[in-house]
Amino acid sequence: MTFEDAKTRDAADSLAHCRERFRLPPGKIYLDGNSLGAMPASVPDRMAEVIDCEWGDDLIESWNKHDWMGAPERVAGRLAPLVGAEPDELLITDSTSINLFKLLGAALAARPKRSVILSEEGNFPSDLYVAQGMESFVRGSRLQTVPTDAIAASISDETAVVMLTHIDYRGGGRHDMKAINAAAHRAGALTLWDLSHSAGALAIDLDGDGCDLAVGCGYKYLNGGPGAPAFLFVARHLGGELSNPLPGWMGHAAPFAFDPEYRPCEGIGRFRTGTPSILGITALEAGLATFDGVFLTCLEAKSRSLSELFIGETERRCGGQVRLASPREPEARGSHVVFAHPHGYAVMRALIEAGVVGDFREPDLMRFGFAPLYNSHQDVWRAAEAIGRIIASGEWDQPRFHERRRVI
Ligand SMILES: Cc1ncc(COP(=O)(O)O)c(C=O)c1O
Ligand SMILES: Nc1c(O)cccc1C(=O)C[C@H](N)C(=O)O
Repeated sequence: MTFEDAKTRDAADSLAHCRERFRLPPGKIYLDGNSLGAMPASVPDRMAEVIDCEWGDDLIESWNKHDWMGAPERVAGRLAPLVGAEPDELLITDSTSINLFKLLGAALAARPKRSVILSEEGNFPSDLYVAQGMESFVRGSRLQTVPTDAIAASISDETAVVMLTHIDYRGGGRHDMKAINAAAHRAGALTLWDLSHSAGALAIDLDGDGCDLAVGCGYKYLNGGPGAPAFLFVARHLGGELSNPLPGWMGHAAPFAFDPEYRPCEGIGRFRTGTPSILGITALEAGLATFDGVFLTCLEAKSRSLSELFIGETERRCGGQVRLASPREPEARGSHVVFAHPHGYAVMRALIEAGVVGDFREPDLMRFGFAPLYNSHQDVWRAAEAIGRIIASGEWDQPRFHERRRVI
């Protein structure tokens, strides 16, 4: 494909107009939305308004006057169409890790005769850490990890909950949520999905696929900013069956009654614990607004078009010098693509210095995330050209590119 072909594709892109909703630094091709999404252009002014007017002028009254109190549910309503859920099944709160703890605890309590949290060996390590930590909170519970292809067969009458990440954080492999949900339900188990690498980039249908529970990051493809609040999902069909293992006053039926006895509020709000991060939720609300008018089918089609172009152009230029470490079939993949190179860290550092921003994951994986709202086919074409040039020239092999940094 020529660069002109890439321009033609951009001209026909139904999401091309969304790019202007973001501040994209000139000279950078930002392909790291699966770590930190780009900044929505509206964020500086919106944050200044909340800081200056709501905090600065209206102070404590803003909890009522600007409905800070209702922000976790209100902003969840903006997320609902992006993940195929009803607003009252979602809450913006805490972090992905904390929400994972809450929902794992709730799932174990809802299946008291079962003790196993079933997950896969290559799951995001922090998710496994949280599940391992659960073992000391829920007596007798245990984490069982199995190879990816053994998950369905490993679900048993001991399984309380199947905990999986929808899109693998390294290779980008995609689980069939509907099939795994069905297999879990046949065995009487619940499912808990981590959507951190799919929400905001793919067509997700939590209710349509029969999901029970889910969590996800606000700062990746949802463009909520560094450390943005996360979300949790509890399906309506679970009704009042589940309770929050980390109860706090903000999930109380009457938070300001300061009643010594805990009484959970009705609905999803019972999964609140402490005070919501209003500045964080403000930025996330601006991030979710960047999806206004966007159909999920168009989002996923754009993701697939960018990823396929990237794979084709990179392999055309690099040949056997890199190895595709993501599934080749687009339907088996999320919105990031990974290529392995023996010196992948140094190559990625050279790419970043050249303005192509991806990231690196051990042992040799160069990871490139495609954000359908703001990446273009021209971005992808240029990125592949830079990869080919840097690998062919050997310019990556300089001491500074081998030096490890804290965040890679
Ligand atoms: C799949 C997955 N789950 C969980 C997390 C952890 O999220 P947090 O550190 O925001 O709790 C991450 C990291 O971003 C992730 O990629
Ligand atoms: N989540 C991250 C963060 O908070 C700071 C820096 C980087 C990241 C990440 O990209 C981690 C991410 N979960 C991953 O897939 O590696």
